[in-house]
Amino acid sequence: MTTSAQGPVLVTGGTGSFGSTMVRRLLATDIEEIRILSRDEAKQDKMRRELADGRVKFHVGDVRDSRSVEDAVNGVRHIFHAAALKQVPSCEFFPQQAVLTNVNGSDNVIRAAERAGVESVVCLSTDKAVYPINAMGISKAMMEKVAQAHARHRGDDGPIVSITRYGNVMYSRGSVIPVFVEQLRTGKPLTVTDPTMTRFLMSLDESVDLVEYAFTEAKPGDLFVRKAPASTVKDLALAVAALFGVEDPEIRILGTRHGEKLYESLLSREELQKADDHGDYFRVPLDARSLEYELFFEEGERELVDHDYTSHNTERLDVAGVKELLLTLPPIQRELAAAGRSPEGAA
Ligand SMILES: O=c1ccn([C@@H]2O[C@H](COP(=O)(O)OP(=O)(O)O[C@H]3O[C@H](CO)[C@@H](O)[C@H](O)[C@H]3O)[C@@H](O)[C@H]2O)c(=O)[nH]1
Repeated sequence: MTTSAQGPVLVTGGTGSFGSTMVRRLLATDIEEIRILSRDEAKQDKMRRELADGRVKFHVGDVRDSRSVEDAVNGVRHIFHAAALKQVPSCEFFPQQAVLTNVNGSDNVIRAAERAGVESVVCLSTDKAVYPINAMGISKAMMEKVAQAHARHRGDDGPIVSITRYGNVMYSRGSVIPVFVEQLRTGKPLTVTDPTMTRFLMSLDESVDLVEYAFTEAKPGDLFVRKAPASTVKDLALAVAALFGVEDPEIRILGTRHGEKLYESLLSREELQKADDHGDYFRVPLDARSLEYELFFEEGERELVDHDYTSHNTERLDVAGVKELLLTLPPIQRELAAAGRSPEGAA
């Protein structure tokens, strides 16, 4: 991470799963100050005690409230904007709340960054923003549009505003893997929505890597995704069960929940068409044209792309592959140790 030499950094939503991992990584450098803007004073207090590091300054506030954003932004050089409403079902029931936090809140953060002369803002988005069908994804898609519009208007004069999109973070709070682990621990059947549903699988560290990559590589308005493998939910359930020594688990089929898709897309085919392949990452440059389309034409031709980049067509892991991946995750290693299973035995 090269942030260290470059002055104070703000992480919005800094007490969440991503935010706190990012903060810990930044603290491992010689960074001078990290500010956290978040709503939950109890989470801040817990984190303050855990970190016990005077370089971290906590701001209680809300991205919806532009004054609290301005106070937190004043004097920082870089922003990682992770604050969001991200639960699919709750946003389905309260979509207006998703608009206030994910769309208006992001606009507040970027505007404050522009006014305060901040150098870069990395905005975190999700695969659910691609061809969105649920309120969470729609609000994140709008956040992306707001970020790109700011980048287009300000060009090289404003902060470098960029976007990262990632898929499911394995073992994140409230996600399916901890649910399966708890069901196995208590001897309950595993609840599977649709056995054929697929999801990209990414670790928390890989999501932080992606954001760091955007931070170091972005030009205004760029969008980055990290390539990732995927599995079906059924194989994920079987892999978690096998790790805990259950070879033929009882599975209860729940059916698709509110706003869920059969598969997720990290890039639409239109984005894939103009994406640059950076090895582990794709970069999609901003469409910086104005509305005077006749002023623009492309020289040379790119190969026509006829597919999206989805959890159905990316590298597919089978049960053995998912098990191997899960074994690399520290929370799974801890769960196995607590259950008295060695990683070798579980594999
Ligand atoms: O009891 C359950 C719960 C979930 N699932 C399935 O497991 C997969 C993953 O579900 P979950 O871990 O709840 O993640 P998603 O609903 O895909 O959404 C998560 O991943 C997004 C990124 O794609 C984040 O933005 C969201 O906050 C986060 O909830 C999905 O196919 C679900 O249908 C089950 O089979 N059984």
